[in-house]
Amino acid sequence: MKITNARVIVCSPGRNFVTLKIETDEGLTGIGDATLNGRELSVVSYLTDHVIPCLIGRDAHQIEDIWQYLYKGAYWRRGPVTMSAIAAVDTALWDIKAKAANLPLYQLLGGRSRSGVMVYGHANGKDIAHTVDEVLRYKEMGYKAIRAQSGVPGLEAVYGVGKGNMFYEPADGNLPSEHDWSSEKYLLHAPKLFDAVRQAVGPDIHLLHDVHHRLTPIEAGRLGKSLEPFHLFWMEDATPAENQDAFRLIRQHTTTPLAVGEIFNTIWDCKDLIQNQLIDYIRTTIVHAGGLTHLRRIADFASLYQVRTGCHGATDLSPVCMGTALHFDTWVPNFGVQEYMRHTELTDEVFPHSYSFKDGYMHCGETIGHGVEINEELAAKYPYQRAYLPVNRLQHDGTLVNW
Ligand SMILES: O=C(O)C(=O)C[C@H](O)[C@H](O)CO
Ligand SMILES: [Mg+2]
Repeated sequence: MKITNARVIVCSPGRNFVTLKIETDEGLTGIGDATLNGRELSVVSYLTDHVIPCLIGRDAHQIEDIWQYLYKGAYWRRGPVTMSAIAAVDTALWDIKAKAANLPLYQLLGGRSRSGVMVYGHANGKDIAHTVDEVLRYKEMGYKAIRAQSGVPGLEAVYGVGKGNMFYEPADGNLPSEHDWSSEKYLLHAPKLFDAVRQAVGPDIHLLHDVHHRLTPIEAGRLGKSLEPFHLFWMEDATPAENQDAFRLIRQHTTTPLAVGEIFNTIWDCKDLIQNQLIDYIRTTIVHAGGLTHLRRIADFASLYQVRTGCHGATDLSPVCMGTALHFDTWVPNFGVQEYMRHTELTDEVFPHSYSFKDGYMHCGETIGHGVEINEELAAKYPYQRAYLPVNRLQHDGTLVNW
């Protein structure tokens, strides 16, 4: 089955999405997500100018060889732009292979390992009381795992605090907006938040929290220790992970489980973290970590060390990524949890899909392929709009720090 054509579709039904569509001489088509939030057009160019010309005429069934060709053949390896482009090709080819086999994608991976995929939702509040209300609302909706984030007294804008109720969307502005930060204020506030949330929600709900790369290792150790009484499912991105060894210091101070990896692109970014058992959950997902082919490799490696998966699932990952991740989650033996931020109704209309949510679990559906399509006519009505993620500055002197 030969690849005859491939093209990139960019649309912005409320936020930007980049989608690759691959066509074959047998009439089968597949799509893959290539969205890199705030840097979307770089992946569009990488695909259009450099990858697509190499795809035409290749056998669509040779997924592994095409992956190696794009990874090793470029000479310049790794990085979010390269790996998102490879992921889009890989996802579209798995979609095509599953369609050719007339099977839902998870069947090609080895079949079902669980009846449903436990997901965590986002409870965001402007203060503790508001966050507690939101956590209870998510519990009411059936969620078994809930991430709690709240505004911090004395800070103007904090990661995770939504503008609307269901849809947190940090990317905005024609230029990056600026947030302010104080680790001292945050470290005093976070234990109070989880004390209130745990008391309100009871012992059975899994609670999660995202630190969003903001603390030093020793501060992260302090936070993890102070959250131990509230037995979190995980503390995410407690410190930036370029220096993988930094997590050793956190581990020495706390038994709060650690999750990291949404900004990782390859197994090399998490190899030391995994083999030294410095983390408990690996958050890489389809679009930013080289597609299903590479994610599977990371998950298999992680399984040797009892590290479980917890795929990134923010709204900047398109429904194509979410649908494919749910097939992966349905199969992967060392599954932990899947993040699930709902897309808007308009996004769901542009990307009709077979996955669904019920009682805290997601189901990838039995549609052949990965089960997500794109309505190109509707997508064309929402052209690209430049948007940026915010930047973050220390409140007391304006020093630029991690957002
Ligand atoms: O969902 C999460 O855990 C995030 O940290 C979301 C990120 O801020 C978002 O994907 C950035 O594009
Ligand atoms: Mg995160």
